Amino acid sequence: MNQDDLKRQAAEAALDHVEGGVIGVGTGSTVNHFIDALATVKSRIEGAVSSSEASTARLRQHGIEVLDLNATGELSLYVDGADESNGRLELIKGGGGALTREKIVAAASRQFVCIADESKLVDRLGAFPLPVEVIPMARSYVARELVQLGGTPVWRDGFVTDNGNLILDVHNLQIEAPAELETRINAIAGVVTVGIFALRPADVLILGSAQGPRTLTRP
Ligand SMILES: O=C(CO)[C@H](O)[C@H](O)COP(=O)(O)O
Repeated sequence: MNQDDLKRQAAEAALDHVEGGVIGVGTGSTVNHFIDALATVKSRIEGAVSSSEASTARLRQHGIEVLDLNATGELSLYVDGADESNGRLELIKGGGGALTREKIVAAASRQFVCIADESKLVDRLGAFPLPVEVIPMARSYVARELVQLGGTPVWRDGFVTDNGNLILDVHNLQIEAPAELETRINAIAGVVTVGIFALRPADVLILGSAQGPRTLTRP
């Protein structure tokens, strides 16, 4: 099985958590498999809240109604991928640049089910460069502040988020205390969102593996 097969396996296993109502849907190649699987049970749900323009387009292609989060209230379920997860289900997200809307939909959901291939499970977060969404005029200032924190920020040149902002990918961070670093980076003026999901971690992590899907729950 290749990595994409493992992503599809995790995505299909997440269907067990779909009980109806409006589902929050994340972004990325693993979530694309989830959207395709969700289409097979679409009569079970009332629609979806999407975390990106790309997921919105895919949901609509499948005839799944996309709703405004302002109109839905709390969601029972959010399904999304991750770039890294530790054993506490604290995540790094934002490889696809959709971290801000993803964090909003995760925060507005009772249960967050994260889907990934098993390579995403790590002992310590930070080998994957940490995405930070920034207001364009603050890019250089925020980069200098991130250097003060010990990181090496690299501007994702040419990429603009769905919100019209920029991404700095921060290399060389040893993330010992994810929630503290999330709070600290969020406090830098000009930062819209940092891709650490520790204050609101996942509740369930489904990992695709050669032995079949493996489910971890938050300790
Ligand atoms: O956070 C994300 C997008 O902003 C994705 O969930 C993350 O990058 C994982 O992507 P993939 O499923 O393609 O490996």
